[in-house]
Amino acid sequence: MSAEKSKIIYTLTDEAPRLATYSLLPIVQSFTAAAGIDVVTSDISVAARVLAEFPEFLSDEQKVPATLAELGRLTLLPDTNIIKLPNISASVGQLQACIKELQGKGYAIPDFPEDPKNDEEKSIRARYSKCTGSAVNPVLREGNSDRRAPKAVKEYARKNPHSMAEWSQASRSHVSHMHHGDFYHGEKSITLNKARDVKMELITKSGKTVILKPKVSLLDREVIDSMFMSKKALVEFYEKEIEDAHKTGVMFSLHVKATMMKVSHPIVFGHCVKIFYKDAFEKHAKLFDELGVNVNNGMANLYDKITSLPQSKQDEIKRDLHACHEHRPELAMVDSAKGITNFHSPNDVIVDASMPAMIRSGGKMWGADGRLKDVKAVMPESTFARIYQEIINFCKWHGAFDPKTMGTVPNVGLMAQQAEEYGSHDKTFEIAEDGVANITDLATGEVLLSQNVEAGDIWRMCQVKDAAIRDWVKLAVSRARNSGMPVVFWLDAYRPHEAQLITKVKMYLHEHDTTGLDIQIMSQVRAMRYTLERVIRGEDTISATGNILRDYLTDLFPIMELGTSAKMLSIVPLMAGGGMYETGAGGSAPKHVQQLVEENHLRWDSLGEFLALAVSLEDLGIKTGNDKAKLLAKTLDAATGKLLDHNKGPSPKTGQLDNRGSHFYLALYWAQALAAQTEDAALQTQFAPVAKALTENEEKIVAELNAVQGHAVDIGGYYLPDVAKTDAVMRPSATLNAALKTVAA
Ligand SMILES: NC(=O)C1=CN([C@@H]2O[C@H](COP(=O)(O)OP(=O)(O)OC[C@H]3O[C@@H](n4cnc5c(N)ncnc54)[C@H](OP(=O)(O)O)[C@@H]3O)[C@@H](O)[C@H]2O)C=CC1
Ligand SMILES: O=C(O)CCC(=O)C(=O)O
Ligand SMILES: [Mg+2]
Repeated sequence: MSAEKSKIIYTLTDEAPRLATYSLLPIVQSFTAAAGIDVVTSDISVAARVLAEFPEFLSDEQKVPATLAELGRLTLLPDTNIIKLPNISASVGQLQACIKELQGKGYAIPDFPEDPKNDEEKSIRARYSKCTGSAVNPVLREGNSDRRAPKAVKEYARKNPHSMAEWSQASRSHVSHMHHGDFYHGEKSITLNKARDVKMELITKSGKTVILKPKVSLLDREVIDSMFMSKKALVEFYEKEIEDAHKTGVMFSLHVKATMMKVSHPIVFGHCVKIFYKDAFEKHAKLFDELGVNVNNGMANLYDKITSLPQSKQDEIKRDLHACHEHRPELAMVDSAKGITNFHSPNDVIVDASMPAMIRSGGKMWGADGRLKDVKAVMPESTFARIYQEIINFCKWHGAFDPKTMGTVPNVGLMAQQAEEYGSHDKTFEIAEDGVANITDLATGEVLLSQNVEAGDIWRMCQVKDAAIRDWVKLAVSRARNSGMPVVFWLDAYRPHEAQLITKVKMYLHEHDTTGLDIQIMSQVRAMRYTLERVIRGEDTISATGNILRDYLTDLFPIMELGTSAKMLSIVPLMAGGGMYETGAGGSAPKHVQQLVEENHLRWDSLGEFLALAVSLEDLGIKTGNDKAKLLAKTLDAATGKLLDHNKGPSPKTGQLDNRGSHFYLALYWAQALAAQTEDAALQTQFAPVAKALTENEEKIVAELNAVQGHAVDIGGYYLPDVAKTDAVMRPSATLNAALKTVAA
């Protein structure tokens, strides 16, 4: 590939990162052009994905290309270089809001059929389902995951420690999970001895055969699992835990991942809401049924549905719901000022972010009175819930972690090719009738895995490909070698799936020279304890984990160490040879959008984007022999370091430096570094004028950027903001905009 044709794909996503992109991308594009690199965009926002799904409803001018599918295809090519920002994994409620906004803007897309009545509605719903939940990441993640805090970032956190609330040994906070009947307890797992096509079928007690999934093509040596969550056991568990919280006077909170686990977790969430408000749900069962109330989408759905009823009936329902609170525990709040509880929407409390936030707050969450309180954190699936109990135990005993001295815990995660639970959505089913759930070889009729299930149980099949496991082990070894840190594989020999992985890990470790490396395998609970004992002694430990723990740990440790996972470097070396550079490990920060719209202050920290861009440029430089790209990467890293040293990250407070101001400083320091270097005279000449203009106008630019704050602004939409309006809001400094144009061609 010639230097002229070099391309980096920068994704356009949603919410805060999308807004930040309006300000950052013009800076990036003007700098990278100097090295012959085109930074092109790819819109994978919810709105773009919805529009791409329904071209026949749109005029020619309104049609948009299927960018996500195209990007997915590119991940399979060796030259691909993608910078992927976090995007919304939409709940049904968010999808409906997005549809409404698009319809209001003249896009005649169909309504979302909540309760599809005919084939056409069923097909529309199925198409919309492709846009809900975690629809983007699994398509793009054709590689395993390497997430870590770069040295400069860790040093910054040590020098500028974020606040950590104290832990008391008397804290009553704890984790509650199921002890039987959940996915962990009945799991079965095998490694295939040849490639096979299988089907997933239910043989009902009444003798019917229901094909749930007609065909899944499996590769030789692939690991597959069959597991189910018993509805009966789940409901009993909720009854017991709600009662326990009420009796012992501790606040109740539910932590699931309804975004990523888009089929199973909304169901798990819905059962909890129905048990909590059991009396009201029993009394109004028929009416709720007629109205199509579905609290798998949260209490917001119920409140929305009852608005069609006469006022007196609405009041009666609300009274009955309130009455339930008398014999129920206090509920943790998402927004106590607005009265929004943990049950409002299934994606308000997302376990990977919510549990670290709780642990950072000394094991507390917000109560209805706006106070922080101890809490029973309910996570029905026991498979990974135990790691949180272990860290809570540790904090009760040792106190809060100290960001000034604690070690770091990078992660190497098994993620490629839709590994494990995070790739199971199309193979997850709510069972309609009691029976036997089989995974059966299509050619031979041989039943590979079989489970006895009952109506209401959630049954799923997970897969992980041998090539993905082999690549994961290789990545762990190379990270151990390059960092000098020990690696712990968090694998539980008592769990059938992980027992299969242990065999493979041991086998693939033999393919590498591991002399002098410290590589161990431990169950999750032991691994957590071992890692934490090292963490408090300032020692570093790489966690090598499966896909869910990759997600959980890469929020948990960064939030303890750095105050946020936004400051992580997140690399996905694509198995086909390309690279995807994710930014941070956190979400799309809906609260930040609210602050921008109300006060014109964006507190999103784009550090993750800066870090990702530097590795993306470096990789491109190496692969295409483009020395200018390498120099851009080196100077960008220097600029990021300087930005941290000078504390030019965004402040959360309106009126102070925000995301836009932080981008200005990046541009200033980057231009100065390029103008000062002597490796490439042409680049030096090109950047001298912009470095001068930015340096001379520092005060003026910062004043222009801060002066606009404090008032509400209109960006013309939430899911599809107006480009011109948002551009004006996000680029308010005429002096900065003019200076950027001085990068000589
Ligand atoms: N890779 C991806 O595409 C990911 C997408 N998501 C999606 O994002 C949405 C929201 O997820 P949720 O888990 O609630 O997380 P949030 O986006 O709400 O993040 C949690 C909190 O972390 C802080 N934070 C995260 N990133 C930054 C940043 N760059 N700069 C400053 N602060 C930051 C903010 O704290 P504060 O409010 O105190 O400033 C924020 O409220 C969901 O739709 C989820 O699916 C989630 C994770 C990864
Ligand atoms: O895709 C998603 O919904 C979120 C992914 C996530 O949380 C992560 O990868 O850390
Ligand atoms: Mg996550």
